[in-house]
Amino acid sequence: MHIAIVGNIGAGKTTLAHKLAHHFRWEVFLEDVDDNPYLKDFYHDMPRWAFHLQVYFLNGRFRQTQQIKELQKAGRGIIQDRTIYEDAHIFAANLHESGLLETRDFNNYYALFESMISLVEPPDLLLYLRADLSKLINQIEKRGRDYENSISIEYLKNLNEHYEKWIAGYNHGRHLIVDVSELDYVKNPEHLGVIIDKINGTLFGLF
Ligand SMILES: Nc1ncnc2c1ncn2[C@@H]1O[C@H](COP(=O)(O)OP(=O)(O)O)[C@@H](O)[C@H]1O
Ligand SMILES: Nc1ncnc2c1ncn2[C@H]1C[C@H](O)[C@@H](COP(=O)(O)O)O1
Repeated sequence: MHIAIVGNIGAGKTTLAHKLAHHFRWEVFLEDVDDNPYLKDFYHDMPRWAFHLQVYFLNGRFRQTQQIKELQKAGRGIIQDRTIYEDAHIFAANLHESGLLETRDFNNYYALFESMISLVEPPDLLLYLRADLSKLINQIEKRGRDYENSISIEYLKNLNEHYEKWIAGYNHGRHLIVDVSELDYVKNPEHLGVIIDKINGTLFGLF
């Protein structure tokens, strides 16, 4: 079983991934953020580093999908924090549309993505954490990564719009949308229970 958690920056993916992995006793696959050699520079100068960052994320995410495939073959359960789909359909697409990633670079990147995607198996369940802008801003501040101070409301808003468009057309399998704007599964175990019930209902026909 493979559940992938998707959602905007600060939506609560990593926090939920840990909680679900603990609950189901499954393996958790996180993003490479702290060791990412481009992320800090990208936030200082997006046009300069957008292409480098996208190729870095794409490669990391692709390698992760191959590791997940192997673990699944071995019968292990997996919770994945963010997917390769989001890199291309949300982040790269948004950078291109915002004029921060040149068309020739986007086309080059997208051709690479298309070559890879045929080897990627979609998750058994894709869980989209929808969050309003105030929730995202609040949680990005709470997390306190200094280089994320420069993230603008406009950037988050554009990403949210891309997420909504993308999830409406998602056709790779089962998916669930959970609005986490009013949920606090850090402090409130009942809120976590609501999400777990929805997952059990969708995956195992329980509840
Ligand atoms: N539903 C929630 N309610 C309250 N705080 C949350 C919630 N989800 C995450 N947080 C907090 O918000 C911050 C960002 O969460 P994180 O899981 O890192 O988001 P993401 O991985 O989506 O970027 C963390 O400090 C986390 O403890
Ligand atoms: N593909 C990406 N392009 C640009 N930025 C990205 C991409 N994937 C992740 N990020 C950024 C957003 C955050 O600053 C960090 C970690 O993501 P998070 O949603 O906080 O887990 O990386």
